Amino acid sequence: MVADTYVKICGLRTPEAVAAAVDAGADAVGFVFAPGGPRTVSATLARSLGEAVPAGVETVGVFRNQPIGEVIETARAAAVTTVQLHGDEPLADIRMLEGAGFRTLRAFSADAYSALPADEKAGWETGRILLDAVEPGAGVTFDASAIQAQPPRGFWLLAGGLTPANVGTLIATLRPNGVDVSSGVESSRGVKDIGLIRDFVHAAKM
Ligand SMILES: O=C(O)c1ccccc1N[C@@H]1O[C@H](COP(=O)(O)O)[C@@H](O)[C@H]1O
Repeated sequence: MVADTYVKICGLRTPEAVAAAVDAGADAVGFVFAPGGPRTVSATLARSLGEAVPAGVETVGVFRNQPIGEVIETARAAAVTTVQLHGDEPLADIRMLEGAGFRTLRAFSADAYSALPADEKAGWETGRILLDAVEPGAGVTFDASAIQAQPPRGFWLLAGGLTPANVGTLIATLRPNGVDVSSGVESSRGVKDIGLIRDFVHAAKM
């Protein structure tokens, strides 16, 4: 296993789930602001959930193809430390977010990332990236052979169909800096399971 794996638990909607993630040792908790999903929360709810999160743990707002002005306004209202862009957003949006004082994560489908020209990859790899399945938050794994052959050069997170049962093996095989999970710590879509959250963080940090 890889020591000090960064762990983000995403799609949190209750104080109990946030406390479980923090108590288990997660490095980040995620709140989904991309509209229309089972995990979508308001900035007001995220702000109140985030008040119980200690300073060393990142609070991440997740957005997908929303106008950058709206992203910044929502992230400020929610008082998150970090913005995750999970759509087709340009590098300029990452730069704007950095200028506004946020840490960032930019998500790609693993296939799309592997197909990027080297100079584009180099631009994204100056920041933190996240490699996921094509449909985010669906609990689906993907063929990671291209990533295994040519992993990103900077800090990167693995997501997509991770569970307490498979995360240890995937960390050992692909050696990401961290992992991000939503579906794999739920009892049903959008409903977090406290025991699975604990099991996932422990398995990822073993
Ligand atoms: O979880 C969502 O509903 C979501 C919606 C829009 C963009 C991203 C979303 N979640 C991200 O998906 C992965 C987790 O995937 P999985 O459910 O574990 O397979 C993670 O990066 C979330 O931030």
